[in-house]
Amino acid sequence: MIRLEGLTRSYGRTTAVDGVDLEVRAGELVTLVGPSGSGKSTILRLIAGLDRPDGGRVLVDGVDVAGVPPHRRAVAMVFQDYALFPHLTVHGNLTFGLRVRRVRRAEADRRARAAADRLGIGDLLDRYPDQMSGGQRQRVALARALLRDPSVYLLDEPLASLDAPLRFATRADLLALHRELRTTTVHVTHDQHEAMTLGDRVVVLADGRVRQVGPPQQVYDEPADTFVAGFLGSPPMNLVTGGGVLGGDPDVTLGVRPEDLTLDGEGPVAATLEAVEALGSEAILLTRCPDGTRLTVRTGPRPGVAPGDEVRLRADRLHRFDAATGRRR
Ligand SMILES: Nc1ncnc2c1ncn2[C@@H]1O[C@H](COP(=O)(O)OP(=O)(O)OP(=O)(O)O)[C@@H](O)[C@H]1O
Repeated sequence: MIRLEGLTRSYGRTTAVDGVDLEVRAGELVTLVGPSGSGKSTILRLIAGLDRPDGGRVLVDGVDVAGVPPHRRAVAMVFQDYALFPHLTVHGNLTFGLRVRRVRRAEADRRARAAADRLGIGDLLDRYPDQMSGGQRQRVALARALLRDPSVYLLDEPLASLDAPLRFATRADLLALHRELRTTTVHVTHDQHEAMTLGDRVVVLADGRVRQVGPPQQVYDEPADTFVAGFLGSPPMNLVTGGGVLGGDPDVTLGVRPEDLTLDGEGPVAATLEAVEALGSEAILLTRCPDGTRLTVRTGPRPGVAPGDEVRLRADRLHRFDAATGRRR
């Protein structure tokens, strides 16, 4: 459906996108995730045609779209900041594009109402953007994208400005919408929960390059390198290089996820408990080993230990990386 081949874009001395190859299949929802500045938005803009690559190609349905202007690309982009017309009501915002495309008034009204109902904003059609909450505005922006009936959705952090409960609810709505419509979607986020829960596959980016592509659980279970290992997962994976407390050889970096470390009186790793973060449903233990290595442990709630306690730990699942290159072994 969408194929990126050696896609490259620089701004001055910054290489925002650096030789990205990626295939998004028809009907798939792919999340692009990575730290700030890793090139996520630039990739979306290049697909949408809002920016031009310095090198490489964007193919949609096998056709190079280099010469195709944004409004002819059959893509609908939704931005974090909604980009609604402030002087138009919800109804006006929803029907504007349809009217431009010469859809008749009654038909435009009908479609706008249907899209608004689907996103739960059917009773807000007469409101102006400044009379609505961020979540409501975001739904208007999504409804407007829906009305374009595109072959591809490009979503740039559409949930970033929502508070946590609303983000959770809207994420579920997005997922339901995608299940129903099966429109090919590229969803940019720096929120790893969003990336993990929404994506059929996740693409992890750093410095304009693809570090790993795969189904979320696979990327989590088998990170391709220490960057991905540290980026996906909260708290991040513990990484110990060169035969430290986790054992192993000097040329290996060993990793263990906090949930794979267990308090065990017989465990081989001795540590001092420095802090306990009780999060209600779970607890995070911050420990320090005699050699100074810090290990983060995830346990159930009420772990029954307190700061200052000497504990022993067992590592149940180790990841091995090359100490020099960081690549998974
Ligand atoms: N129009 C521009 N002019 C100059 N530099 C730019 C421009 N657009 C992006 N960049 C630079 O390119 C790099 C990638 O930016 P991009 O916005 O794609 O990253 P991102 O991963 O989407 O980041 P964020 O999560 O912060 O939105 C950054 O270093 C950014 O400063």
